[in-house]
Amino acid sequence: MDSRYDIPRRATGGGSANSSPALGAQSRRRKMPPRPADFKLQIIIIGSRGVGKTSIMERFTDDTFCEACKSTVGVDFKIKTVELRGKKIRLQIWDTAGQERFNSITSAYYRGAKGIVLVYDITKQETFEDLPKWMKMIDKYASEEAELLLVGNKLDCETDRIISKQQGERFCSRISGMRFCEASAKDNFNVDEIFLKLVDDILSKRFLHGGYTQKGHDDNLVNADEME
Ligand SMILES: Nc1nc2c(ncn2[C@@H]2O[C@H](COP(=O)(O)OP(=O)(O)OP(=O)(O)O)[C@@H](O)[C@H]2O)c(=O)[nH]1
Repeated sequence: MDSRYDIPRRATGGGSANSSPALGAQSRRRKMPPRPADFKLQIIIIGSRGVGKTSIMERFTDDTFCEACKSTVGVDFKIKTVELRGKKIRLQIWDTAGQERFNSITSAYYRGAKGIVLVYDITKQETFEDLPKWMKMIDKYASEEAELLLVGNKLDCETDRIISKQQGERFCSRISGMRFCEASAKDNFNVDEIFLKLVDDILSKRFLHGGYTQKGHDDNLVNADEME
């Protein structure tokens, strides 16, 4: 592997419609506000232009795919709540512009992220060659605690593949704590897994380091104030 890739990484009830007398109570229950989230987490998606960052986010949050979406300007975000380990987690997902001219804007969003999804396009050599540049951005701007996931997107374009799965795995193995997967936003392959795995890793780390289990209360990973 090219020495450019030797990038140092710091340590790393609903009721049925019957005439039961309980129906009134059920409909009253339905009007109750939803249980608030136990945790709030920020995840950022980075990577070169056109690799599919917006598509991955939108597939996950809205289950949609756009064949010709506009390039992101600066940053955008979407919210999705997931349940994991019996906890409700409100994810704020930041989608960043891949164009270098927005780096000064996007870099401000790295610090608060507990999870970082770094994406390349398996059909575009240059997006893979750009990875060390993105790792430098992570090292410079992100928290040392952030969980990292490398994603080779556009797996549906197997016939146009330029970057092998082994190349992705090899790059990833050089970075402490980083995980790897291939996905397709278009075919909805491995997209939920990207986010659920990342959140699970973030929560595991929290448990391991004596997060709320030892304290015995729900200690938000991110303050509500930081979310809006
Ligand atoms: N075949 C295929 N095309 C995809 C996939 N994901 C995204 N695309 C296409 O790739 C193009 C770029 O997708 P975007 O999601 O806008 O990429 P981006 O990384 O957000 O781009 P920037 O905002 O410019 O940084 C669009 O035409 C998408 O339809 C995928 O999994 N498979």
